[in-house]
Amino acid sequence: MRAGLVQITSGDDPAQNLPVTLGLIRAAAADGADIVLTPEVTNMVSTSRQRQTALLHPEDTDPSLAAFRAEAEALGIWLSIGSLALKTDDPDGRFANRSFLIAPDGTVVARYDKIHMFDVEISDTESYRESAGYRPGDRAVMADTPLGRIGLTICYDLRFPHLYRRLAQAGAQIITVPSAFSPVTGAAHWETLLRARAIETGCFIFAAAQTGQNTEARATYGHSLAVSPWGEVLADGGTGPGITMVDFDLADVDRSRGRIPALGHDRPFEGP
Ligand SMILES: O=C(O)CNC(=O)[C@H](CS)NC(=O)CCC(=O)C(=O)O
Repeated sequence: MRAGLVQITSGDDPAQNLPVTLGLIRAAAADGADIVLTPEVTNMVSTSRQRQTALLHPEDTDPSLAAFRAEAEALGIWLSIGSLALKTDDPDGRFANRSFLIAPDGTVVARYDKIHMFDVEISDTESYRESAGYRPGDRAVMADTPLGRIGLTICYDLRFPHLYRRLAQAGAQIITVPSAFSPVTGAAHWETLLRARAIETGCFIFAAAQTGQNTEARATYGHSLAVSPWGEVLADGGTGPGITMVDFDLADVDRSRGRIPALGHDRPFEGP
């Protein structure tokens, strides 16, 4: 099985981001990908609520989602659209940060709203308040596909290991972590956290990432990563835009869990 990770620098104009993303999806398909994965907020990276309100759509009329569904069907591949920013019926006007798994016939087989919101102050000059603009989800999602059972997560979710354990114990063999990581925390934590989640769960981890200077106010870390269930980095997308291909064998999931069966060794305990 072959996966293609799409690494892009989405800006604040969805109409410009779409053709760039489609071009890389086609390149990965031409290179034999069975599944192509894109980063968090593939359609639009923006820090302006006003601009998002002007340019974003609800799921049922979103032109990016329609184009990705048509492209999956035209190419006959699986598509993991890491996430799209979408309008919702939220009374406070917050958007959804929603991941989609699209089958080769163009149908959406799974959708997941990011649960954990990135509300942090990294330094005096760098802070994020994702929950002001986005409405968090409240359910974990896994999909059974011919490529394996795929658990869906997004970016900051990566720091909540119980979500990953739950997905793995529910049968996930692959977990997606589409991201738009900050450059500072990316350098400090990205690879370590992804490898830890892979080792803890015995799952393949596929993490397509935003990279570079997305807008004047926002930059991202890049380094799209594919990690084996044993914790090896199989592929690293570096810092430029492009595709990173990785071949994987689902049998490695059982091989890894056979060597370290920790996933089945949970025990109840008390305190603190
Ligand atoms: O803002 C948007 O449009 C979409 N959301 C994001 O890009 C989010 C919130 S700012 N980014 C992250 O979760 C990065 C997490 C991270 O960097 C870490 O955990 O260290």
